[in-house]
Amino acid sequence: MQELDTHTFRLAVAQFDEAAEAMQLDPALRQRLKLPQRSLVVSIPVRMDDGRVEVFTGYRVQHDSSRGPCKGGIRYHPDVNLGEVAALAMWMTWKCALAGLPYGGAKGGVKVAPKKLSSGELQRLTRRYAAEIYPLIGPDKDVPAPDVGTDAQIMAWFMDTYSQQVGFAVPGVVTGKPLVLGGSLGREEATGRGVVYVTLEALKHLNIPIDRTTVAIQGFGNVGSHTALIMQQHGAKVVAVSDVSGGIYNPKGLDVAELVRRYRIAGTRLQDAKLGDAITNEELLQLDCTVLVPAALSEQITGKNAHTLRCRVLAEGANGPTTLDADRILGDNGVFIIPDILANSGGVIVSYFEWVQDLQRFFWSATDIQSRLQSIITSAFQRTLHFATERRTSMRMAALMSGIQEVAEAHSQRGLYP
Ligand SMILES: NC(=O)C1=CN([C@@H]2O[C@H](COP(=O)(O)OP(=O)(O)OC[C@H]3O[C@@H](n4cnc5c(N)ncnc54)[C@H](O)[C@@H]3O)[C@@H](O)[C@H]2O)C=CC1
Ligand SMILES: O=C(O)CCC(=O)C(=O)O
Repeated sequence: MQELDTHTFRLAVAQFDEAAEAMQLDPALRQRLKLPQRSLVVSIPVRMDDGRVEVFTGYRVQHDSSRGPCKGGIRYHPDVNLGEVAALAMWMTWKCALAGLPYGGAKGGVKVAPKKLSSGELQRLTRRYAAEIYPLIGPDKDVPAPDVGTDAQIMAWFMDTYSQQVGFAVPGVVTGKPLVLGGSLGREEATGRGVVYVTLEALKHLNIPIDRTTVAIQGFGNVGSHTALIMQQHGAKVVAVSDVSGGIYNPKGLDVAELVRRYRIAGTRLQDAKLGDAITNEELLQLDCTVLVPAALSEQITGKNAHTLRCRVLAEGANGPTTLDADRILGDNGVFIIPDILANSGGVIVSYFEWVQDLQRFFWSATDIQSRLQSIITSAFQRTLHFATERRTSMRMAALMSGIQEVAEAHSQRGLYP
């Protein structure tokens, strides 16, 4: 399929191929899992505030549903395309399987710059997108959630549109909703919290004390800002953060809570917050630090810049931030990689908790959620580390092979190719 042939999709397939080859995966299953199970492309006409109608393109891709309903976020970004959404959907399949969640993988997206739209335009766009992908979604079929450029408000509009179609409130159709609509305590910060839990495990494994740990974070949205806050709460020193327009650096440690107040709440630019010196995103990646957390877009660490990284641990908050040639360079340089499908799985793990709570109409405490998240993600980390050590492979290949093995087993038990 030519439309799928983008660099992000090629990265996801190349990772899959390397893992499938090492596992000697059944050739028919290998062919099947290289492509999505279903892809829907939709046109989204939106009445803009100036009276014009603009037509946006949206996608929902389901990569594999052998283990349960599909699950995965919705991205609003001007570079969204079918190949990227398909790659993200494939990574969701392995991520859910690795964490042992009863889900398949999916992802959605709309090619749009959300910050350029008014709140009314964003609501109309979201409602029309939800209506167009309605045939694919539902609590037993496919359950979206937030990703880049989307948030709890967008999930609320999405849930409302779906509920209007069926005639009653269906909280379980999306996760990452506001609490009042059946959202879960702890979902907002779950991905960042999960990044911190697996990083703590990696530091323990490497014998690095948390109070001697410095952290640099690329991306200061949902994942990046919560990772920064929770890292600091655990005693690490966060020395640099960035967003699309650049970053700030303070070797003594940033006051993250104050930064969040000025940046996320008051809307001050990072560089204008006066809490550190301005640096570029490229400089941030090259900082001498214990832990580097890419928490923005994919393919930020490539064959071109991997040799300049000076971190000891790379904790991938973003999906697909590292290319395969970069992986090899980082491996040779002794960087311990916590791969995306493990490092950022805290989001979908707490989304799973939200869905379960919605289906049961019974809600859990924040303490329950944190301890269950920590238990699931820590055990996934330890299993991956054990697999990597035993099979003498990288953490990325260990995570992929474990996830793919679960999916292969589901296909085999279901007898999908009689
Ligand atoms: N939100 C979630 O629960 C989950 C998100 N992820 C992944 O984490 C990453 C970030 O997602 P969110 O924080 O939700 O998105 P977000 O939209 O809240 O934040 C994205 C951040 O990245 C920054 N950014 C964008 N382009 C950049 C660039 N070229 N260089 C540096 N910074 C850049 C933006 O300015 C913003 O600070 C994505 O890769 C996403 O797929 C993964 C698992 C769950
Ligand atoms: O919370 C979810 O269901 C999915 C989050 C997501 O899109 C991701 O893990 O990349």
